[in-house]
Amino acid sequence: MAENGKGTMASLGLANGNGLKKIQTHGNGNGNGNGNGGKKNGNGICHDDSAVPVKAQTIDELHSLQKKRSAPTTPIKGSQVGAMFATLSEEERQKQQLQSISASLASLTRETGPKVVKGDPAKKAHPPKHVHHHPVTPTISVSDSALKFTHVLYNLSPAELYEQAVKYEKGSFITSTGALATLSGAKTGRSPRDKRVVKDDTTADELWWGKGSPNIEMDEHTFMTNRERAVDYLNSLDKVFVNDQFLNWDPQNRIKVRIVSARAYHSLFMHNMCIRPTPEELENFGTPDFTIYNAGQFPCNRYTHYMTSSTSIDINLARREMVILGTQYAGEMKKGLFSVMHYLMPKRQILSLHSGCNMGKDGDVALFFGLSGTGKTTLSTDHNRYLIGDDEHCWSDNGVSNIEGGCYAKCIDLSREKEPDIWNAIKFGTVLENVVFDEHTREVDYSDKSVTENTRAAYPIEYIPNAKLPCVGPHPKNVILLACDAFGVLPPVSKLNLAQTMYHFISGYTALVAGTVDGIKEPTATFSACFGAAFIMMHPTKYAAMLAEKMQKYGATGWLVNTGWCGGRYGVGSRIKLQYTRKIIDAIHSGALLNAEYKKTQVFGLEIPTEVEGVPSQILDPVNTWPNKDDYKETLLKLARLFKKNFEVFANYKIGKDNKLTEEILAAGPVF
Ligand SMILES: Nc1ncnc2c1ncn2[C@@H]1O[C@H](COP(=O)(O)OP(=O)(O)OP(=O)(O)O)[C@@H](O)[C@H]1O
Ligand SMILES: O=C([O-])CC(=O)C(=O)O
Ligand SMILES: [Ca+2]
Ligand SMILES: [Mn+2]
Repeated sequence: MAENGKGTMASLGLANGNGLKKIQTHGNGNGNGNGNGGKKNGNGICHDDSAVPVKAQTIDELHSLQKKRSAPTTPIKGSQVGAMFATLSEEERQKQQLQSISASLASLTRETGPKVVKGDPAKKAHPPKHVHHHPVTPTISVSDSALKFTHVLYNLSPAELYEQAVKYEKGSFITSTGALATLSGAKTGRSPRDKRVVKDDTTADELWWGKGSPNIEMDEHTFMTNRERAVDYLNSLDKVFVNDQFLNWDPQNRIKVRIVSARAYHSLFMHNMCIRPTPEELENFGTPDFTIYNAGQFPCNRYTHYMTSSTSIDINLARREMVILGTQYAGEMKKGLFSVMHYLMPKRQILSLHSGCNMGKDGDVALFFGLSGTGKTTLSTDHNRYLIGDDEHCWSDNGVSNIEGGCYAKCIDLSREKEPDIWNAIKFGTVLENVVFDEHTREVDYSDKSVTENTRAAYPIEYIPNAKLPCVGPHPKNVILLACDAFGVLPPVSKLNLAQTMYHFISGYTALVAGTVDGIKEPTATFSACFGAAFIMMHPTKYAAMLAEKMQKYGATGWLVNTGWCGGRYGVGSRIKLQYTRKIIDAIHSGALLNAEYKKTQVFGLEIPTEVEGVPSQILDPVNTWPNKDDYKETLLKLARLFKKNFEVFANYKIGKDNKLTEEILAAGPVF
């Protein structure tokens, strides 16, 4: 690739190393951009451009010369699918597409759906070419909403979405590196307490309900009430954005998703985060498998049954629909779809994982589990390895596949030096959420938390130079569990046996400290089963059993890596240097740690190496770094008690069919 790139540069006369174009002294006038704006002929004499007049009589004609028609509206030629659809005219295809979108947007209770028409309502010069009336004939009385048009902006390109955002959405700006800075509104993170799942005869049995479960029930009727509310809101707008895209790079298990939203920000976010269809795939998209209605800023009605706030994120698995009311935080769409995958995939014996994933030059794959902020994105984005994905994966009999087409990196305190690949991915096309920038230079200040600490960048995975495309890989060799332990008692790295891996996977521990200005706060432990309890749909032991089976079958090794505090607890020590964590991860990948010398820790019984290349040995056992050993022991026991207490609810469950493993897992926790 690189060779080709150079060849092309040379043939274009771009050969000088700094990428600047050489001034041509010969040739017949391919002289655009040669500095003086003029054009040289063979004699090197400059002529004025006006010698070749533009073929336009009016400004409008001139503008029309600027643009040519492109995919996805171009008819397919040559391909097999093309042959099948060859009888369909372009017009017919457009009509079918609109029919499908109109059906998505139809009210299910009123007399008729909206008239949908393609294109930007701002361009009113010509009457709409394709108008689609919803097929139901009005019977009783026609409401005003049925008389208006809803313009559909269908799978717009990033450039088109930038224009929409900058023109119509407050808080949208282009940053100095070309990213689109946006505001997500009042919500700058997900609202897990406002998530609802429809409980019907099927899901009542299949899903995990009750204490500890993320699934808070709602009934079908309430879902329909909220759906109607979202659809009515969307139809009341001049225009809506529609994205038709895919999830899961495994071609056999690809899911078609449609996202209907009110903001260009949402459309660009999903463009980046889901898998982008080729023009051919889009032509033949057909009916989506799952649809999101994102009404964003429009709230739910708090008088509606089951609603406890004006925000509601509702999933209906039977209808294959999700409704979002009262939050504009785009991560709800990403993680809502992830929840859906946590239902659909295990039904096909495929394990869905809240993990990052990368692959070495020799094809060795590593998974990185961990709760938010523990380092999945940071550590899977590794310049020496191929990135398969940073957050959501599937593990099937064929190996691993990324669910998404993009990455969602935390940006707080982002530095070019420590995370160069993420830094460089923040360019044209990337959505930057809730960052603060200089009003004149538009340079982003990544240390500024004025809007939120959860600042984020969403970019297509190919913005990372060594992304593995397609995003699939063989069976994992290493399973790395990340915990950010603000108590500072877990070792920076330990090797786990299978039972310990399962124990820590089911526990899903991390401890973070809420940002505070006034002094030191106690860290709070978070336990989130499967390192993502907010997104799983079935009981944690179901996923755990699948993970154990796969790790056993393919001989993967488990590791626990503490990316949190070192040298004492929060307020005394500091977060372990990213540089050291990277060295630890390198030693796991290379196999060096597998054969290192180990000793066992007290209480948690973790195997810790005595040496890791590039890491000061004394930090490998946290007891060394605490000046007061009693303090250390006390804190260690405190954490151990929290683990024990959290695990109580799982003590009565069997992991898969293996009684022996279940017992081993129960015994793999802290002993004190
Ligand atoms: N030793 C370390 N290891 C990993 N990350 C570190 C370390 N020290 C500091 N960090 C910072 O911690 C953050 C880790 O966030 P990251 O985006 O990787 O989380 P994540 O696990 O992907 O979470 P989410 O699921 O919310 O996307 C980054 O901002 C990174 O710079
Ligand atoms: O979903 C989000 O907002 C961010 C994320 O990746 C997580 O919390 O795991
Ligand atoms: Ca991440
Ligand atoms: Mn995540």
